[in-house]
Parts: sequence; structure tokens; C-alpha cells
Amino acid sequence: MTRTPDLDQTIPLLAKGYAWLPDRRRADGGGTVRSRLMLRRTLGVKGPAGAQFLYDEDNVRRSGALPEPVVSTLFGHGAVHTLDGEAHRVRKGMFIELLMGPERVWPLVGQVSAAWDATAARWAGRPEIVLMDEAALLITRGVCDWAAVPVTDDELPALTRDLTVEIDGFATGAPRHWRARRARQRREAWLAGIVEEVREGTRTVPSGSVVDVVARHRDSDGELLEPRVAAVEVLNVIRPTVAVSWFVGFAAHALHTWPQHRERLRAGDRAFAVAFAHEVRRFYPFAPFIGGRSPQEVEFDGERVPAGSMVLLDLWGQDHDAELFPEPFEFRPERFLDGDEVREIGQWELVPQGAGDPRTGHRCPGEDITVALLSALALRLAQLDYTLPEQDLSISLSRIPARPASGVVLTDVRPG
Ligand code: HEM
Repeated sequence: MTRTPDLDQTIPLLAKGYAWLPDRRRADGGGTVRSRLMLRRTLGVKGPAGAQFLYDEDNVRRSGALPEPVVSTLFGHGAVHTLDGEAHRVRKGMFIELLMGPERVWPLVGQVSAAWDATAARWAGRPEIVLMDEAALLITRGVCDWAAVPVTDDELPALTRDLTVEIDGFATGAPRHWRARRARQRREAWLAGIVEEVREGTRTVPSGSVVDVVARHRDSDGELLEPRVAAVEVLNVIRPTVAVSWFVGFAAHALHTWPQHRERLRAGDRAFAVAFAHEVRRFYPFAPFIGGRSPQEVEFDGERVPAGSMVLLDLWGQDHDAELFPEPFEFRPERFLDGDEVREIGQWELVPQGAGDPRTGHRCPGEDITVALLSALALRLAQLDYTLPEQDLSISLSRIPARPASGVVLTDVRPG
């Protein structure tokens, strides 16, 4: 492969965002990328072979690998994202119990759909709404009710703001990063107090709810989680659920740009709604890449990877790989259909939320929830009548996380 000079790429990454790794790949001849980030040797991989390499703990570990600014805003110190081996397996088991399976997913979809219906009934009386803000509010309402996180209607806007700020501020040095750190500290302290009350018996929550299960979970050492770490993990359920509001904004952008898809959603075609949700997750930029550090010298694609190197899997690049997704820059939900059914998707193929098996590796355990919520809300969105007034709907690839600039303003909103 051709080599571009080995200068540190942290600033170009922050400037180019999602385009950084694909650009480096083009410059290096199209395959594996060798680079340097935060002064550390870095290998950028993609494709099923790259993903399988990264998810093998002999090659890549997470502990101590994630940058401090990301941990202090997005994930939290002590989070499941930062664990390896047995400690990860046991903690991950808690998330699998809480998040996977229809008996967990459907009650949450029911709560959020009810919150959408109650909120949408009020949109008709307003001159305009910002869809992403409204979606964040109503998802926060639904997920907190489902998770047994106590929040009154008066407290809801401030909590929603803190959760969206945590999502928005992890990959920038701008003021939104410092707001994200403060929001995390505030919400960890609040939730740690709730966990302590549950343990002391001064607060009761439904058995089996998120707060209950996290408060009582024992880690691989047999110990309860530190209250602050328990708070981190409750946040690791409610915050990414609220992040689905980004995908709701992208879904509205897609319906505006390719209005031919509205009809099947309007008609309530559920298989198409799931395919549409997959295509929104594939097409639009959200999580740019994931990564970890090699614990020993290893080799990938003929490249020597010295111990301590960073290895990144280019999620955005893989989801736009023409070998996996022909004509990748066309928005085509049908690529996920086989006749009238949703087709099987390979474990290493579509990777907006990671790859492999969520039970054994770090793949997102909230993917079923994301697809179920997004498809339910896309159906509801398509069934609304509204106008998109003149606004800036551009999505800058240099901003991580990306979003339609206006947040998607709707006017004349009426139930369809
Ligand atoms: C907005 C949609 C979402 C996106 C784009 C997303 C993306 C991701 C990505 C890229 C990872 C890292 C995978 C890896 O490192 O291998 C991840 C992990 C994780 N996600 Fe999600 N996620 C979303 C929704 C959710 C939801 C709804 C939940 C919970 C209700 C959730 C909970 C988690 C947890 C707990 C992890 C850590 C897993 C581990 O380290 O083992 N996510 N997610």
C-alpha cells in the first residue's frame, strides 16, 4: 500500500469527521489504513475480516483504550464499554437481560409510542415544532417510565437536555464538550443517590426494572456496583435510547428527500418500516468508528500491529462499502427486504451499532430496541401531515455526531 506521511492525525480527524478514515483509505490505496492518533500508532480496518479481527480479544482490548474525553461525556468511567474478559461478560449479561428479547423491547416501544401520541396531539396547536427536540423529549418520557427512573413532567426538559448534551459533546473541543461533562456529573450524582435509596429500601421500584436490576447487579468479583458506576450504567440505557431521536431526524430527512417511501409507511407496512429503519441506520452518519488497543504484537492484512497500537473499525466506511451494499450512496430500504419479509442480515455485515454477537462481544445490546423504536416512530411520522418550511437541512460530515442542521422544523402539523 502507498503510505501517507506518519504525522499525528488527531486534528485532521476532528476537522474532517466521518470522512477522515475513508479519505485516508483512498490516499493509502483502498485497504487497511496505517496512521497515528493522539500520538499512538493506529490501524484503521473495515469489512467483515477487519471486524472479526477487532472483536477478537487476543487482538484488541477496550480497557484503557477509549479517549478520556469520550469516557467523561458519552460512556462514563467504569462503563461496560471499557471492560474486557470475564468482567465484561458478567456486566454485559446484565444488559442482555435488560434490553434483549421481545418481552423487554415491546413494553418500551409501547411507552414511547404512547408518549409520541400524547405529544403529537399537542403539535397541531403550535406554529412550529423542532422534530428532533420533540422526539428527544418524548423518548426520554417513555424510557424513564419503562426503566423506573423517577422524573416529573416539570423535570423532563432539563433531563432531556442533559442526555442530548452528553450525546452531542464527546467529539469536540467546543463549549458543547464542557457542557457534556457537567451534564454527566450532574446526572451521575442524581442517579447514584437513587440507586442508594433503592438499596437502603427508602425507595421502591418495580422488580425487574432497569433501576432495580442495576442496583442489585453483582459484578464478576461478587460485589455490588459502586453507586456511581451503577448510575453510569443506568445512563448507558436511557442516554442511547434518547439518541434514537437523531435517527428520527434522519428519518424525516429521508422522507423529505425520497418521498416515494412515505406511502408504504403510511399504509402501516411493518416489514417495510423495519427495512426503512435499517436503511436509515446504514445510510446516515452517526457512530463513526469503534476501537481498542492491541495487548500484544499482532498482524492484520500483512501489517504488523505493535503492542499498544490503536485499532479502529470504520463503521461509516463499512456501511458504505459497495461490495457489501451495492450503490451505497442510494437510499434504498428494499435492500433489506426479501420479498415482503425483512431479510437475514449477517453478524459482520451492517455495523452502525457494532458487529458480531452482542452476547459475547461489545456489539450494542440496544440494537433491537433501536430498530423497533425507529420503525414504530417512522410509521407515526409518515402518518402525520406537515409542512417543511425553508430551513437548513444540510448534514455536515465534519460534525460528530452529525445531524440535520435545523433539527428538522415542521409547521402545520396535523394528524394524518
Ligand atoms: C441511537 C442508536 C444507537 C447507536 C448508533 C448505538 C451505537 C453503539 C455502538 C457503535 C456501540 C459500540 C459497539 C462496540 O464497541 O463494539 C454501542 C454499544 C453499546 N450500546 Fe448502543 N447504540 C444505539 C442505541 C443503544 C440503545 C437504545 C441502548 C440501550 C437501550 C444502547 C446501549 C449500548 C451499550 C450498553 C453498549 C456497550 C456494549 C458493550 O460494550 O458491550 N445502545 N452502541
